[in-house]
Amino acid sequence: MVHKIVMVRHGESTWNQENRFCGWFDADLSEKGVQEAHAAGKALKEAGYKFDLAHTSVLKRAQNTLDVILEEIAQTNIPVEKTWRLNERHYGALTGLNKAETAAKHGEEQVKIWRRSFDIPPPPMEESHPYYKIIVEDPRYKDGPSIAEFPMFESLKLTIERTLPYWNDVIVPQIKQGKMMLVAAHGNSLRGIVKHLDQMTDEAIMQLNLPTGIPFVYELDENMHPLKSMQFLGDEETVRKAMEAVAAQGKAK
Ligand SMILES: O=C(OP(=O)(O)O)[C@H](O)COP(=O)(O)O
Repeated sequence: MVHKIVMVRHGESTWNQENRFCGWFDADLSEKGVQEAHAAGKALKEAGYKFDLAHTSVLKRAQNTLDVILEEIAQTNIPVEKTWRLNERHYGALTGLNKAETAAKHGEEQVKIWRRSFDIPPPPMEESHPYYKIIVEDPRYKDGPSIAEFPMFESLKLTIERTLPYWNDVIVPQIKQGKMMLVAAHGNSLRGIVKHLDQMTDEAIMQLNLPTGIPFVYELDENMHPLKSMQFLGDEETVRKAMEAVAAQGKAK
């Protein structure tokens, strides 16, 4: 039996627009991001997708993208499960900084390592960081992560370690029950899932930049091995340019 799952990185956020490292900061969608979410919904509608349920993070840029998509496809009444395990990777001390300014200060190579290396994390978010309290004391985290597992920084490796239990224990059993689902999440939490599904090497995943607001489909066999990987619902040229633009965010101006 062939299973299908659709994933989407949220539409552009205000902090994507300002080219700032966002991580666990709860940025809104920009106007362009809302438009991207509408376009994603229209593409899914045109392709005839019907979902049984959806998963998203506890961050509003992912949730609002999902809401707009579900409105576009007139499926607002499906169950939506929200979890911090699908949150963006925690960008530590980099949270809030402009990527181009950070590249000018520390070098583009260092910024690429912070953004895309598999296991080198950004510097930790100290208690004195302007967004520390806003994130740590946010009531949305009262049921988890616990203080002990609350991240102060995450590499992609650490992100995968907290995302995969949700993938394996919640999403995979639902896929195997034949549920059709949509996952609306983030650039790096989704890169983690993609790395896992496609068994990409630590080097190969460095080159993958996910565009905002363009849904992609996986077809999986009963062992969750991809029969078709990452089929974007968008034309190739648009997707390629959007991926290149994400990669270029780390260049010094
Ligand atoms: O919060 C972020 O990701 P998101 O916009 O997918 O939630 C990051 O700032 C993305 O940055 P990156 O592409 O430099 O890893």
